[in-house]
Amino acid sequence: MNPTLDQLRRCSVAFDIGAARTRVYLRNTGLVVDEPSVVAVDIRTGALIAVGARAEQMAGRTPEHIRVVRPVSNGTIVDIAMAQRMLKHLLGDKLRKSWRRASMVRAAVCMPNGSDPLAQRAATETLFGLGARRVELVDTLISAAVGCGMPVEHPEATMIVVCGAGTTQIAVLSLGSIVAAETVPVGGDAIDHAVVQHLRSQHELMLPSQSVRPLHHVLGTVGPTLDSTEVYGRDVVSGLARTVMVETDGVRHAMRTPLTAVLDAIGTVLRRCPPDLVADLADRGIMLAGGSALMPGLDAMLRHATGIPVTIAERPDVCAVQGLGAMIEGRVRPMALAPLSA
Ligand SMILES: Nc1ncnc2c1ncn2[C@@H]1O[C@H](COP(=O)(O)OP(=O)(O)OP(=O)(O)O)[C@@H](O)[C@H]1O
Repeated sequence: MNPTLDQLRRCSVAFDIGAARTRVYLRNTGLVVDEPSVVAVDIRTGALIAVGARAEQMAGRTPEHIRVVRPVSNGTIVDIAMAQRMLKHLLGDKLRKSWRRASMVRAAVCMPNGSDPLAQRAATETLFGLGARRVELVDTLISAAVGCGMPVEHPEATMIVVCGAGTTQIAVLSLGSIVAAETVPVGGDAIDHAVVQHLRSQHELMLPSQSVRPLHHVLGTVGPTLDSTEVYGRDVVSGLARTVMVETDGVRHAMRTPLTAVLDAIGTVLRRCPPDLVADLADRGIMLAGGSALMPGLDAMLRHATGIPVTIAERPDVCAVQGLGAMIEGRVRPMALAPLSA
């Protein structure tokens, strides 16, 4: 894990294979794939019916013989064969063209911080199956920090929180390395699940997945409110469509419950850092990345709970693969500490 910049410069393609989305960056081309990590399969024949956005649209709407599969869970490839088929389809002949030009086919891939050897092996095997001869594994926290344009090589602390679909990774970086990091199995999906469960138990309402996002904004409100909001769904008992008025305080409380694990992990990371670095963070703040950084109110909630300024990355959802792309293109200043020449 964590190869040198020289090793990365020999790679022609960068992957970020997440639980929610798969992103691929080709050297000298840019982002060529940004699609949901979803495959629809005909279980009678084993044939692929759809991949990416089309397969995601089918979820929850398929006849019995079609199964919608997610080959990645919590940042780990859990079905290597399916992940390979998905990537082959998403890439088409883009990879073949690029790899025909390269003498030795090398790929770089983001791995969640603290991923175990089995997860690393699964990522490597998946890319070997696509034709790679060598695979470099890079910590997502480093590539996301680079992709956000953070000055990670400076002797000052920078804190990044990457909130994805299944996990949130938190790190303080200085001099190009991770000083302290934590990963918690809570991301946007757990927050959405908490809202769905709240409406089910408190209002006997089943919420369609597209109705969760409009409720996210309540996360950022501070202090108790008497506001309520109209929510449309299906009655749990009768199965009929109905609309209910929901107190925003209850929804906010439900969303914040899984996020306490993220706040605890931020506290743990700060406690493990030397005081000088923590002092830097009071000025520089936290950089929020990952797709869930787009959740309105998450930044305000973190700012309020930690007392540290929070900035959302410019393209929070793609910054990890963009950072890895910058590394394979050699657009990154050396980060490792090299000995001074005498
Ligand atoms: N505009 C938005 N508003 C709210 N949530 C969003 C928005 N866009 C994306 N998300 C959430 O971001 C999450 C996906 O983030 P991201 O693409 O970083 O995941 P991933 O890298 O595939 O996941 P992981 O890092 O856990 O493997 C999903 O939970 C999704 O609901």
